[in-house]
Amino acid sequence: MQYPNRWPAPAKLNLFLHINGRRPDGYHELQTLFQFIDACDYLTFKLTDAPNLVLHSELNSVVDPSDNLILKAAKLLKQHANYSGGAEIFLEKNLPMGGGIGGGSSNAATTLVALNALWKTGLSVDELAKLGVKLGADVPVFIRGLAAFAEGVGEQLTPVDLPEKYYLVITPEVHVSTAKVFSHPDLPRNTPKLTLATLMKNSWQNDCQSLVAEQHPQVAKALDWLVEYAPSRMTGTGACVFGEFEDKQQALKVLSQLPTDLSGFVAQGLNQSPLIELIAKQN
Ligand SMILES: C[C@](O)(CO)[C@H](O)COP(=O)(O)OP(=O)(O)OC[C@H]1O[C@@H](n2ccc(N)nc2=O)[C@H](O)[C@@H]1O
Ligand SMILES: Nc1ncnc2c1ncn2[C@@H]1O[C@H](COP(=O)(O)OP(=O)(O)OP(=O)(O)O)[C@@H](O)[C@H]1O
Repeated sequence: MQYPNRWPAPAKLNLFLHINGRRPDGYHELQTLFQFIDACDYLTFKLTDAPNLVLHSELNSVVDPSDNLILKAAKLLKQHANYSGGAEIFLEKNLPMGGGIGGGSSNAATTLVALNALWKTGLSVDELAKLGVKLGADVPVFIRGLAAFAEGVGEQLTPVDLPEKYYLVITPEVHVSTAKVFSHPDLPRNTPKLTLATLMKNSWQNDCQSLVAEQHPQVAKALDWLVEYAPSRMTGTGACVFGEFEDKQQALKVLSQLPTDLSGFVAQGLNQSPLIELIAKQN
């Protein structure tokens, strides 16, 4: 089978994020709507007979390679499948980190999907998703590659077909810790669970947004500015915020008016991730 050289790891947006409660293990019950966007990191894999797993990335100076979700994912698959060889992995990092657009989780998912194909370890998508959730609550949706309504801690996924709108994503230069947001005493945790049909009709909100905007003035500033142009919210636990547009030109026009102390990009919503499209083409 002819696999590509570069494997995409797309970002996601949480179009809404409701927190319904806290479990005894500290994790939160939530309801959220995931859609991918066509902004991606890219990974390249070189297979080796030697068992070592090596990551080449500018990120190595910021994140210790042993903490990098890419190497954690590769190690997990290698151990699970009892694979004898190794890999050199090259990462092109384009996505902002700690922004709530899931770059790390997506990198982990792409590593699992790509190495499972290249190493011919033969795990099913269900098995890969089960491995992936050990690395993070957001990893399974990237492995399955379909826009989805998520429940539980984010791992119970129902695929959904959504309008593939354009988003202006603002990337405030702050790193928000997901663990800190979820452990904050003032985080609202009591949004009632609703059916998907009801949620689709209601207006969409992010239950982490007020807390994160209070703590990070740049997030508040980005939201205050963007909401004048389009329906806007935060994604995940922040710091990125996004405005929805029907029309790409309109989104680009607003981007061109962004105050100089803010930065961002325009991307299109995708119901199927570029990673899964690529796998489907091979089969
Ligand atoms: C907020 C979201 O981004 C929405 O997509 C995700 O639920 C977070 O997913 P993630 O980054 O893959 O999260 P993980 O790496 O599993 O967890 C990071 C931290 O967030 C908290 N966490 C995460 C998911 C969840 N349902 N409840 C939680 O309380 C936990 O304290 C955990 O220590
Ligand atoms: N390959 C990776 N890419 C980015 N971050 C990584 C990676 N591996 C480990 N990390 C760690 O994970 C942290 C969060 O990264 P990430 O970019 O996934 O945040 P996020 O977009 O807020 O994620 P989420 O929406 O899933 O909470 C980083 O600050 C970094 O320390």
